[in-house]
Amino acid sequence: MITPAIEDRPQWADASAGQARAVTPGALDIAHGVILYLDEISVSFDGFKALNKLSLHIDVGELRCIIGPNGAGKTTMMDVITGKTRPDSGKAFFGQTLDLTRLKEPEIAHAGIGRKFQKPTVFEQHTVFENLELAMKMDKRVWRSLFYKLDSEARGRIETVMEQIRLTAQAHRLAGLLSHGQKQWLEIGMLLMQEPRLLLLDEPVAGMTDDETMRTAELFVSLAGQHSLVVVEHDMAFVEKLGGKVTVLHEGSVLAEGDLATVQADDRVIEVYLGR
Ligand SMILES: Nc1ncnc2c1ncn2[C@@H]1O[C@H](COP(=O)(O)OP(=O)(O)OP(=O)(O)O)[C@@H](O)[C@H]1O
Repeated sequence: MITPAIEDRPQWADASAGQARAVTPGALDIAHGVILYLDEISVSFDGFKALNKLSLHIDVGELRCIIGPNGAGKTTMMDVITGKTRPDSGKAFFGQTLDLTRLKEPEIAHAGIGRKFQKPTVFEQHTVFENLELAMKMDKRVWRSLFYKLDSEARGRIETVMEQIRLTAQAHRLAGLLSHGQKQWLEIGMLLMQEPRLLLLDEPVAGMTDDETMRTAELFVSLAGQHSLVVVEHDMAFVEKLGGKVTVLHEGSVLAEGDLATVQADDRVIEVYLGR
């Protein structure tokens, strides 16, 4: 088995690292309809404020796009949510009760936050089906039942995910032979095998063809509702196709929020993107 370099490992891999499990999936309190709260989060690097009292919340089942110029703090925000970066101040909660600033990265992944980095990291020497199977086996919750053979429930889950990511026809193709877009979908499928409540997707359509980009938008729209999605993206045609609420970050805080047409007509947003 080829193991991606540690730096590039997707979060589902870390979720299986065998670390202490302080969090039980399903224990998430979303009674108020909010899955993620960030409240006045600040992060400084050598005195420079990458996040400056950033506050936002994501509703259960929402599909949210985060846009903003280079250096606005988008990646840093994702890093705070996944526990990779600790804020200097502010609160970050998953549901009502899980304090993300106190949990370790594997605990956060296990609690139901999946992150997809820009570069696809799939096991190229394995088939699509095997990649999804491996992603599920990495999840210790189902390890025992999968140790000897794949039971029919697990097989059914893999088949459902293959349909969602439109790779059923490629089930027995080696992942290394897939197009860039198909590799991205496969990695999203690997995240889905872990049944995340919240998916964080960092520039998911970078390098995709126009057709792949539009299919990815359809996939995300279909995942919303059952999952909550936070998508960082620069491609405005894609953001428009997603159709959800858009948050514009600038200098580490929220500059504007609303549907794409509204934020694009906002003078402050125009100035930030075009004014310098
Ligand atoms: N580890 C770090 N050390 C020092 N500075 C950092 C670090 N991480 C981020 N920064 C700085 O913080 C600011 C915000 O960076 P961040 O990567 O979050 O922005 P971004 O909105 O994701 O930008 P991009 O669209 O270019 O990816 C930038 O000025 C960046 O140089």
